[in-house]
Amino acid sequence: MSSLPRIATVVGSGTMGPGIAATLARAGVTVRLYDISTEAIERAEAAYGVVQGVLAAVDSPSAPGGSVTFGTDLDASLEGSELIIEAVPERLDLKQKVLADLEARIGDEVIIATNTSGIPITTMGKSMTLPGRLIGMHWSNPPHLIPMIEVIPGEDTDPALVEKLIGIVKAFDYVPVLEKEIPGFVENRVLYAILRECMALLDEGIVTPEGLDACVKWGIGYKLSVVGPTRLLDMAGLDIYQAVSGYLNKELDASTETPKLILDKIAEGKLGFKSGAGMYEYGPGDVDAKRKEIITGLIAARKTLSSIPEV
Ligand SMILES: NC(=O)c1ccc[n+]([C@@H]2O[C@H](COP(=O)([O-])OP(=O)(O)OC[C@H]3O[C@@H](n4cnc5c(N)ncnc54)[C@H](O)[C@@H]3O)[C@@H](O)[C@H]2O)c1
Ligand SMILES: Cc1ncc(CO)c(C(=O)O)c1O
Repeated sequence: MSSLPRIATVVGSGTMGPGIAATLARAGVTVRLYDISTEAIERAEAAYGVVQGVLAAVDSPSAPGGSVTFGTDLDASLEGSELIIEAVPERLDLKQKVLADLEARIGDEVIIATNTSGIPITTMGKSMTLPGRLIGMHWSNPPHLIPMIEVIPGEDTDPALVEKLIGIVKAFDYVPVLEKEIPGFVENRVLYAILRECMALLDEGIVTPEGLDACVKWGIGYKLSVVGPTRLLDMAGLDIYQAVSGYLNKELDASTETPKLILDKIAEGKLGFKSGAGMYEYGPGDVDAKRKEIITGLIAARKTLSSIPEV
């Protein structure tokens, strides 16, 4: 029997919701995508069409029977649902309110998974009557293309739920990574360690943004997409790591605040693709073109990476 739920509800249809919903639907799940905002639901319906095309392009396994419906009626969206995935904005107060509200509307057997990027699950569960049913399920963006999900139990999470969620993730052909609870979880801790050093290098004028992107993409990203950091150490030699880390670790940026470079950009209204300028400037049509290039690149890279052995 499949470990997948028959019906699932995704709460929050912003950047992440449509891709999450589409991935589950393609595996055969009946998915209800809910948002508090009508505009968000309209955008999500348009995004879903694009995401379906991407899933077909990566030849993601397709099971019959799945579907996504869109709505702003919460009770209708929760009807019969066995798994709820919370994907509302990353604010503890909002998430706690949403979780308490969801719980008041569902049966005790329903699982709630949160897509938080790093808020501790135990803290989020403090607003709940049954925190044992809450578990972290951190998808990576874009969720329909990155086939890895961090699974994070909180202190109160029912241990049986951990195995159940791992089974669900495997059933739609994603790689589950079980982690102990820690702020930021593993993926974002590693990413933010990289980004902190990158921002310091830019701030100090050591390299241009174009140079930084080329260096990290080819020197680090390309290699790490084939061999993970642990095996990379075996490839490089632990003695080499000892020699380099001995003089380099103390030189690395250790600041604890958001870099001034970023704060200055934000003060100018430069937020990235969403505002038409960010680390780079974009002319008319450039953002759409870049988005397309990124998706095309991710599709090609995923196909290639899926066809080579795990090393
Ligand atoms: N964007 C990313 O790259 C990314 C990656 C991994 C995890 N996440 C996490 O996923 C979650 C969602 O992120 P996002 O980028 O999709 O956010 P988003 O802001 O794009 O979308 C959130 C959606 O939630 C809706 N919403 C707000 N209050 C709601 C409520 N009470 N009930 C239902 N819907 C409500 C909003 O209208 C919006 O459409 C966050 O916890 C975020 O940290 C984001
Ligand atoms: C910079 C950055 N911050 C947070 C997230 C979401 O967890 C991501 C992402 O791509 O998933 C990101 O790039």
